[in-house]
Amino acid sequence: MTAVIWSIAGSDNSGGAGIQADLQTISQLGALAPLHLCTLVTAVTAQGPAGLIACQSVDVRLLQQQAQSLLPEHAPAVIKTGLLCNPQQLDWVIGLVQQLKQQNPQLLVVCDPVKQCSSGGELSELQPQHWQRFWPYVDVLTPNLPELQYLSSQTNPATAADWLLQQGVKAVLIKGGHSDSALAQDQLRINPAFRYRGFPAYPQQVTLASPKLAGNRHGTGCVLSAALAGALAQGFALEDAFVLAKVYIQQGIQQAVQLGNYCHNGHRAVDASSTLPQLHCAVPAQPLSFPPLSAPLGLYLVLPDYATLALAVAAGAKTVQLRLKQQTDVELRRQISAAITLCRQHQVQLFINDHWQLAIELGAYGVHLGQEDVDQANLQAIAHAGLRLGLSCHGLYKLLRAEQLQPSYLAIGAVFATQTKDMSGKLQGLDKLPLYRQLFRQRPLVAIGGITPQNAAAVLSTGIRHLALVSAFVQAEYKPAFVRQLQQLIEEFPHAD
Ligand SMILES: Cc1ncc(COP(=O)(O)OP(=O)(O)O)c(N)n1
Ligand SMILES: Cc1nc(C(=O)O)sc1CCOP(=O)(O)O
Ligand SMILES: [Mg+2]
Repeated sequence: MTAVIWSIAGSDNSGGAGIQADLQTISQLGALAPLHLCTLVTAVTAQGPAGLIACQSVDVRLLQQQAQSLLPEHAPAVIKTGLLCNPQQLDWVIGLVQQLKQQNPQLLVVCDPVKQCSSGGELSELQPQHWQRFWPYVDVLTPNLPELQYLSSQTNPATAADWLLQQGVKAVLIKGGHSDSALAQDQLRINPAFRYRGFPAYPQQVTLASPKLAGNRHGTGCVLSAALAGALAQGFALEDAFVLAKVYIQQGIQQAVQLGNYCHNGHRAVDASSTLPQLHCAVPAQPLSFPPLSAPLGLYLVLPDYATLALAVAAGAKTVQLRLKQQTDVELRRQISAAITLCRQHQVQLFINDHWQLAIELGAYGVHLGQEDVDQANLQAIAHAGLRLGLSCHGLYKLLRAEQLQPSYLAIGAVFATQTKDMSGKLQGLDKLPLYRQLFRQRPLVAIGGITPQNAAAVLSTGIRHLALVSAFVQAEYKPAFVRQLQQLIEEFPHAD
C-alpha cells in the first residue's frame, strides 16, 4: 500500500531545500516501499547563492484549501512541517493536526522548525513562545543546533532537547551539522513513554556519526527530516527510520551538486553501495574478533532440546542451534555437552543459545545471543575462546548495533508471525529484507520467524540466503525429506547477484 506524506513547507526556487528537497527525498526513498508526497506550500521564496531575496507567505485560507483538496483520499500517514512563516500559519497547522490525529491516532508529525535559510536570511517570524502550543502534537522535532538553542533558550544540546521532551515533544532529533566537531553527529532523544504502532520500548538515545565533509550543502536539514518522515511512513520504527535517514543524508552530502558557488545536497536511492553510519557507544573499547563460519549457514534449524537436535542431525542438517529454555543446570550441561559431541562427529555447525558460559567451558562451535543478552554476556571471553557469535536483530538499528560487534552472522526477525515466541512489534515482513541484505551485505544474514517450506522461496527472493526455523521442522512428519527439500531450495535458489 502506498503511504501518503504531507509536506507543509516553503518552496525553495533554487531546488535544494524546502518542498523541492522533500519531493526528491521521498521520491528516492520510494524505491524501498511505495510513498506519495502531497505538498501544502506555506511560502514562495526567492533564494540562491546571494542569499534570501524574497519570502512571500501564503494566506491560511489557501493553506486550508490545499488541505481540503486532499481529504479524504490522500489522508496522511505522516505530516512533515517545514517553514511556517507566522503565528497564523502555526495556529492553522495546530488545528489541522489536532483534527487529523483525532481521526487517525496513528498519524505522526515530524516538525522541522525552519528559521533561517542556509545562505542567511530570516524566513519565519515565529518566536519560541508561539511554538509552545504545538509541542504536544509533535512526534519528532528535528532542529539544527541554532534552532534548538533558540527554541529552548538552553545552550547545552542534550539539556535543550530534554526540555523540549518535557514540553510534550515525543522525540528530538538533534541535527549536528552546525557543530565544529570533525564528525557529523546526529542524536535522537526519545521520551521513554513514547509508543506508537505497537512498537516496543525504544532505546532512549541514539547517536549516529558520519565523516564531516568541508563546505555547506544547501538543504541537508530538510532532507534529513524528509527522509525520517518517509521512513516512518514506510513503517520503520523510529530508531530504524533514523538510521535509514542518516544513510540517506550521508550519501546525499557525499554526492553534492555543485552549481557555481552553491552546493546542493545530492539525492540517490539507498542501495548496496550505501555506507553505514557509526553508532555511538556500541563499539567495544578493544575491537573483538569472532571467527567466520566454516560453511554457509544455509538451512539453520533451531531446536528446543537435545532429542530434537539429534533428529535434525540424523535428518542431514548441517547448521543447528540448541535453544534450551526451561532446563535445570544439570540438564543444561548434559544436553549441551551431548550436542557438542554429536555435532563434532557429524561436522555440524552447532550454536548454543543464551548459555555462553557453558558453551565456552564445553567447547561449542558457536554462541547465539539476543541483543538484550549482549550487555550481560562477556563478549571478550567468547571471542577469546574462539567461538563464533550470532546475534539476533529486529530492525535496522539493531542490525547496525550488532554489525559493529563484527559477529560471525546476523539474524533478522521475525519475518512472519510465529507461535514459537512473542515477537509482537518486531515483525519485519518481506518488504524490508532487500534493504537489510543490501546494507549488511558483508555479513552472513539469516532470516527467522514463521518460515515454512511454503514461504521459503518468497524469503529467498528478497536476497536473503540463509533461513532459520523452529516449528516447521519440529512439526515435520518426515524429517529427512523436509531437510533435503529446504537445503536444495536454498542451495539452488537463483539469486540475482
Ligand atoms: C538464528 C536465530 N535468530 C534469532 C534467535 C532469537 O534469539 P534470542 O533473541 O536470543 O531469543 P531466544 O531464542 O533466546 O528466545 C535465535 N535463537 N536464533
Ligand atoms: C526464536 C525466534 N527468534 C526470532 C527472532 O526474530 O529473533 S523469531 C523466533 C521464532 C522462530 O520460530 P518459528 O520458526 O517456529 O517461527
Ligand atoms: Mg537468546
